[in-house]
Amino acid sequence: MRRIAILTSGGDAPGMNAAIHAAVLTAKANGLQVIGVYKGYAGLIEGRLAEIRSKQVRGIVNQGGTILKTARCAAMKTEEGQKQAVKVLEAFGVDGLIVIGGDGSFKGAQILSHMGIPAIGLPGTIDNDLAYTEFTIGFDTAVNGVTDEIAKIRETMLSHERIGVIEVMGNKCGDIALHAGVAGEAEYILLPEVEFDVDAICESLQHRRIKGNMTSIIVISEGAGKGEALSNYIRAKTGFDVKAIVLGYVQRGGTPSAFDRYIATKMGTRAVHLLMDGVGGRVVGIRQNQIVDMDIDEALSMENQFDQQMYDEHSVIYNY
Ligand SMILES: Nc1ncnc2c1ncn2[C@@H]1O[C@H](COP(=O)(O)OP(=O)(O)OP(=O)(O)O)[C@@H](O)[C@H]1O
Ligand SMILES: O=P(O)(O)OC[C@H]1O[C@](O)(CO)[C@@H](O)[C@@H]1O
Ligand SMILES: [Mg+2]
Repeated sequence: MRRIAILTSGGDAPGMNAAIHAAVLTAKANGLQVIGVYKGYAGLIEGRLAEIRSKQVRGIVNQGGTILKTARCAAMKTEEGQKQAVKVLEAFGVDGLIVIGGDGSFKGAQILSHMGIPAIGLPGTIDNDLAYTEFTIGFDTAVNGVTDEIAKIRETMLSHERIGVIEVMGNKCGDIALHAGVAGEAEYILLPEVEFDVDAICESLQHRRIKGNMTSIIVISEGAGKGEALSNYIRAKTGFDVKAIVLGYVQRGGTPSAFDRYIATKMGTRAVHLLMDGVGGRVVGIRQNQIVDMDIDEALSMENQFDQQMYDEHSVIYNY
């Protein structure tokens, strides 16, 4: 192993830079050359590769986003694009590749591994939708950000006696909604993992009003439906003043939490050690507070679990 490459792919996630920082400096400390691939698989296919120098990664641990840029790249899903990606890696003499991204990015890494490129996946996504790891890099920061936004929105909703419907990200995974909803004392949390009855929620809102609770916060995960549509339905059914808020990209940007920086650093270091040991086709994660690595095929075949117990306990407390 002489030369490794690193890319970030899919939605950016706070902490990606900390993973890049750790991987680059660990590789350099062990005498490896490091190539940065700019703009994910799109940049890989187009040959946007350049050596990363240590000074480029100093001071980036506290920065959100990714210094390597990122992309969603349709060409990587085609055989032609995948062959071109391998060609570029071979032309640049890359002996191992670190892919920092989410479930989609990992599928690209899996294919490259099967095509003979030793690839290691690091879970960089705010969605927390990878089953093999308890936490993905960026999730903690996103949850903290959403929790803060819920508190701000509650203040104005309370002042106006309104119902706030807050739509959050997560793709098909409700983890951001569940964690931030619980932390932010949202009265209702709607997730793609659990069916819900909107009419029952309207009744429950009416009941809360009778008891004097004029304001409620509903957190809805994007995978469970659109905040605007839900808001319109509740307004029409109850006559209450309901406002929809789509939090959007504020959830992806921002200073990474210390937790995200810490796990990203440990994961970035593990990725380099795996490649130095001649190991590819694996993903790195965290389970029971330990950094673990696992076969990429096995990891991607696992079904994502969600915290049903927490959801049930929350719905009992708030009675919906
Ligand atoms: N089946 C696949 N085969 C090859 N490459 C894929 C596949 N699925 C996704 N990719 C590549 O990975 C990129 C990122 O995937 P995706 O858009 O799903 O984001 P992600 O990595 O899951 O991150 P996030 O969900 O946090 O935005 C895709 O644009 C594509 O280039
Ligand atoms: O608009 P974009 O950049 O494609 O990203 C949207 C998607 O990416 C994610 O934010 C994850 O990065 C999902 O939660 C969301 O569905
Ligand atoms: Mg994804």
